[in-house]
Amino acid sequence: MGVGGVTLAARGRVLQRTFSLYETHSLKDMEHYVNLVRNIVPAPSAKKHKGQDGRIGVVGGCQEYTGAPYFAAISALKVGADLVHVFCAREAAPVIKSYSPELIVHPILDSRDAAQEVEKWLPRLHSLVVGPGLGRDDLLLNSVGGILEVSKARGLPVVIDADGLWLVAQQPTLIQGYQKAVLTPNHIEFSRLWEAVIKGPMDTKDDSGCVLRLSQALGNVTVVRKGEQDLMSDGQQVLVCNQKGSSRRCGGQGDLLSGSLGVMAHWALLAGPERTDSISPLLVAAWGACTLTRECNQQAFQKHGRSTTTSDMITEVGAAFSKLFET
Ligand SMILES: NC(=O)C1=CN([C@@H]2O[C@H](COP(=O)(O)OP(=O)(O)OC[C@H]3O[C@@H](n4cnc5c(N)ncnc54)[C@H](O)[C@@H]3O)[C@@H](O)[C@H]2O)[C@@H](O)CC1
Ligand SMILES: Nc1ncnc2c1ncn2[C@@H]1O[C@H](COP(=O)(O)OP(=O)(O)OP(=O)(O)O)[C@@H](O)[C@H]1O
Ligand SMILES: [Mg+2]
Repeated sequence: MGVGGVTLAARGRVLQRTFSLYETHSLKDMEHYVNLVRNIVPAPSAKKHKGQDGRIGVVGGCQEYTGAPYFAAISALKVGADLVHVFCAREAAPVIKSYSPELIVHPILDSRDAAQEVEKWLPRLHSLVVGPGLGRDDLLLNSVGGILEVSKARGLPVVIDADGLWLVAQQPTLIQGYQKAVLTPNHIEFSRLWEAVIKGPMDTKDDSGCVLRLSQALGNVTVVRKGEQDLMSDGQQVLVCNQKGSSRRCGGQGDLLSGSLGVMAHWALLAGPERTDSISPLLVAAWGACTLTRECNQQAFQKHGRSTTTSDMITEVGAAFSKLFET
């Protein structure tokens, strides 16, 4: 059983508490977090107009990777966003469009003025998911650096995943201190960020403490460390998600998570801290997206076993969301 050191900031004092990770995930905690997620989900209403429940942008998609931005974008829609835009490289656009008529696809990421092109759309967007299937071409990464700068200037929430994390590991200053950013590293991506930011050895016996420390070093940027259990921190608290998933680890599950988080981050910030008890809204959103992704994985695995793919998981989003979060 792993043991994690977790710091809680309370009334200006910082308290150090050490406990078993599994203890943090008692049924009572879980019920509490589920209720907090329910609190941020917008209520259905006949009075709403298109776009009100979320207009999300996904920045990613290049010659090699067209699946990842599609998975992220369609997941955001299926969780409940009204409109999703994908900003991708020219060659990726017809492919992504052909997967889905519901996505709005802009083939602009490899143009010279990509950051300005995306900036034109930012006033219409509620959050950005940056990185799924972006690739590591310098021209694209440079443009994405510019997109992050203009997004920060507008105070837009940004979920950064995959090759967006590669960029952040090269230039941590891009998101340093930006508290509307959420990073969603897998095992390797977390190590890369750790090397870039902490530059020292990682305590492999204290996964929870490492997430907390990385978040603090980045200036309280929310970090979601994916793995056998997902650990997430805003530099003050660490939440654990060990919702049952399955043993199936097909590629693309992280894209479902980042796309879902894109819309839930918007909902959480809109709801505000008074709806999420003493927990930061972005942590509640992160816990919700992790729980949903793992529930989709479990449901899909029950039907498809070892042939489960991310597309099968996406088919489960509606049922999984209702089971977990609909009142
Ligand atoms: N269908 C698609 O288009 C997909 C594209 N993808 C994209 O592929 C690009 C590269 O993503 P990668 O995730 O491969 O990143 P990296 O190229 O940094 O590779 C990470 C490597 O770490 C390995 N890894 C992951 N978890 C591990 C663990 N717990 N222990 C040991 N090794 C572990 C993975 O097998 C992977 O090869 C990104 O743009 C990503 O979005 C992926 O999202 C998967 C689906
Ligand atoms: N060992 C595991 N057991 C259960 N769930 C896991 C395990 N590893 C990862 N997951 C879940 O799978 C989801 C994606 O995490 P993963 O580490 O596969 O991301 P990724 O490598 O970025 O995926 P992608 O292939 O989309 O890039 C997360 O919700 C995480 O909770
Ligand atoms: Mg990934």
